[in-house]
Amino acid sequence: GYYGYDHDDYQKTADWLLSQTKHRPQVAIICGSGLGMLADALKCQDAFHYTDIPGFPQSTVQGHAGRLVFGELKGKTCVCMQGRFHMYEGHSLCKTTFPVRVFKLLGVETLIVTNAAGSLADGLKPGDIMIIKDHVNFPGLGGFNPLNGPNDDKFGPRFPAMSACYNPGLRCLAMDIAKQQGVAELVQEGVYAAVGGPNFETIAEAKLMHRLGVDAVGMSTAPEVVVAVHCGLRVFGISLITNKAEAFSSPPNLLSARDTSRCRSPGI
Ligand SMILES: O=P(O)(O)O[C@@H]1C[C@H](O)[C@@H](CO)O1
Ligand code: HPA
Repeated sequence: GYYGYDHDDYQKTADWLLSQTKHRPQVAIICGSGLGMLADALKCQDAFHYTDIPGFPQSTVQGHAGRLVFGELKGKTCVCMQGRFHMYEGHSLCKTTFPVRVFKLLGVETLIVTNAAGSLADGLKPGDIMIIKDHVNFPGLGGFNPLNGPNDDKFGPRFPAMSACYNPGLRCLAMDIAKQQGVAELVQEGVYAAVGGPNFETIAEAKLMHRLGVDAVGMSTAPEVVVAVHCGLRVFGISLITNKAEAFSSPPNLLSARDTSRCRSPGI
C-alpha cells in the first residue's frame, strides 16, 4: 500500500497555522544545520514547536530546534523552519517534504532552502557560501522520490520539469547583493548533490561525484526542492560549506598536513 498524505492532511495543518497567527507569509525559509539563528532575527514573532503543530513531523537531529517561526524580515512576511527533516532520521520522503506543501497552502510564493554541505570543488573552502545553481538528487535517481505514489493534480503535474529548479533571477540578485556587501569572494555558484546519508562519502564516492560535476554534497534539500518546483514555488538555495568532503572520507585524510605524506591513500 501507499502511506503518503492526501490534500486534506496538508490543508488541516495549514488551516491550523492560519488560525494561530495573523502573519500571511510570502517567503518560507528552511534553515539548515547551524543556520537556525536566522529565524531569531524575525520581528513580531509567532513561534510554534513542531510537537504542537497538528500533523507536523518531528525533528530528531541535534542543532535543529524544531520550531516554525513566523515574522517580518526586512519588510517581508516570512515563515522559517528552525530544523528540517532528513531521510536518514527514518522519515519517509513525503514526511521530510510535508512542510513545503503546507507553505504552498499558506500562500507562500518563494522558498529559500539552506543547508550545510561538504565541498568537492577546489575553489570552495569551509566558510564559503555556494549559491545552488542546480542539483543532483541521488536518492531520486534511485527511485526514492517524495512525488512517488498517486499524483495530486491540485499541487502539480505527474511529470514535472526540473530544468530550472533554482530561479535565475534570484541567483543573480544574490550575487549582486554579495558584491554590494563586499563578500563576493566568499560566494560562488555550484551544483549541490543530495545523498541519503547518514554516513559520509567514501573516497571513491567523493571522487565519483567530483567527476560528475558536483561542487558540494549534503543530505537534504533536493527532495524539498522537487516538491516545491512541482507545486510552482520559486526556489532559491544556498549551501554553507562546512568542510572539504574528502576530509570525512577516511581517517588518513584527517591527519595534519605534516603526517599525510606517510599515508597516501592506497591506490584510489
Ligand atoms: O539540514 P542540513 O542539510 O544542513 O544538515 C546537515 C548537513 C547534512 O545533511 C547532515 C550531516 O552533516 O546535516
Ligand atoms: N558530506 C555529506 N554531507 C555533508 C557533508 C559532507 O562532507 N558536510 C555537511 N554535510
